[in-house]
Amino acid sequence: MTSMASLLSTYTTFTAAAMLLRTVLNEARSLINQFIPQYVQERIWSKIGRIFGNRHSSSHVTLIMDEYDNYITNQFYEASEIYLRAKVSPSVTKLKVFQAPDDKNLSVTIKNGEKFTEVFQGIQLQWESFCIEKNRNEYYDRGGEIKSIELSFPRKNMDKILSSYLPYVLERSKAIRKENRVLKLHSYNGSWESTNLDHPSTFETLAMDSKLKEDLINDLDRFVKRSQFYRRVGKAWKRGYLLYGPPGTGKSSLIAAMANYLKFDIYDLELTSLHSNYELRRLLVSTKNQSILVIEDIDCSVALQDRRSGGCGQGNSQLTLSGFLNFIDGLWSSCGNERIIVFTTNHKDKLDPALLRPGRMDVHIHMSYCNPCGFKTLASNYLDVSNHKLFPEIEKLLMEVEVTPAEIAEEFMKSEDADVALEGLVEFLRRVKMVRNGSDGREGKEVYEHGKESPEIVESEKKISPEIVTRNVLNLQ
Ligand SMILES: Nc1ncnc2c1ncn2[C@@H]1O[C@H](COP(=O)(O)OP(=O)(O)OP(=O)(O)O)[C@@H](O)[C@H]1O
Ligand SMILES: [Mg+2]
Repeated sequence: MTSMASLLSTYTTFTAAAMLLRTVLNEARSLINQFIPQYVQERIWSKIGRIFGNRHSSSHVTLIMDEYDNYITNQFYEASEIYLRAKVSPSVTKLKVFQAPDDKNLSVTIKNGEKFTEVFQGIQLQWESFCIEKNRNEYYDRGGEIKSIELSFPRKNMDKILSSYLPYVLERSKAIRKENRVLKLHSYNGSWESTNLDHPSTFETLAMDSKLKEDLINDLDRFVKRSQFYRRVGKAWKRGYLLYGPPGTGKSSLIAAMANYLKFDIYDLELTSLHSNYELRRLLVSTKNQSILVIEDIDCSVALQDRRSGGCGQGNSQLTLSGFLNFIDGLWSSCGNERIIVFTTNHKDKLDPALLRPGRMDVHIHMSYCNPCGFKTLASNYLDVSNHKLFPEIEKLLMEVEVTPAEIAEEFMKSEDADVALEGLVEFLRRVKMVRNGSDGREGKEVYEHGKESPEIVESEKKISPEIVTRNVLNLQ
């Protein structure tokens, strides 16, 4: 009969042998990884797996995701890496922590050689990351590291992994990437120049009619979800917004809020800096998906309008309104996805009808003077008050005079003390009301600055912009 001691010693010998074998296998693996192409490796491992019954056995399948394949980035490697970054399981003992200079968030991911297990719909899965140091002039001449990630699971679950799990990993990684994305502001100056978009405006901080805000958010949500819809109906996946209203009502702030909400980059384009349709085509084609193309003060793109009406006669190379509009409707929009284009103007009535015709801009948003609802948003943001004894009076005054959110914000900046700031605002509103009531004889005229240097008075059925009126009053003093 076998004694306990001999059983133990047999077991110990067996364990030591198994450990030795594992070490040899690991060494062999690292050598193989260095010198043998991936597809050959797979065959070797499947053979070894069959012999030793490890996770490479025929009952399991391992999917190998290399970072590059012939210098082409493997998007699934990237997706898996991002997915794993968000995963920390009890089975992991070492984690890698990283924070890029621009990044707000820490990234924590499994370290090279670590395994991560998870269960998906009852299927046990194992992820493992590898990184092999390479010297230049070896098999690959890239030098540096070769990274890959492997995913192993029971062979019988192959269909489910391919049809459900991998798409799930892709979806998750897309969402994570979006959450952590550092937004860029690209400005055109012969070529696109980028800086980080660090604009604090969000839909929460934006003073805007609450129903309009809600409708706009729903519109954006619907837009980003509808890739299949756009494909089905044969429409380019893009959406155009025209924001119009007096200066200081939050048009630019709204664009920043949209970008922050969607996590889209902004491309800020000054049309007057362009010289030809060709240049326009080139710069538009070089913009990325999931972005907002912004053209501010479209009515001030005088050059564009002059050229259109004046017919400068330099053929297709000249930048024309029709060239521009063709781009919006045509080539550019069909080769990109998830594009938003925003025009802003202070004077909707001055826009070329071609820009306004139905179907050109999908949504027209009027950014208007501050109403009581917008005022409350600003009071809450700037002063952290949601109610105050002066609120009724201020709300009443706001129904009588037109002031921009920018002006109210400016008043609120004057004091951190809510009482003082709100009293200051009451004073300001009374002053504007007095001026509006005709003491300077300008009632019924709209006074706008068109361009910064040449103030211009435009007869219009609209009311006086109090911002300018106030400035005039101050100037007179
Ligand atoms: N609706 C708003 N909600 C919150 N803040 C606002 C709003 N409108 C204006 N502001 C404040 O006023 C400043 C100027 O506003 P903004 O640049 O967005 O106005 P605009 O409509 O783009 O003006 P312009 O027509 O001159 O370009 C903003 O930085 C912000 O502080
Ligand atoms: Mg603006």
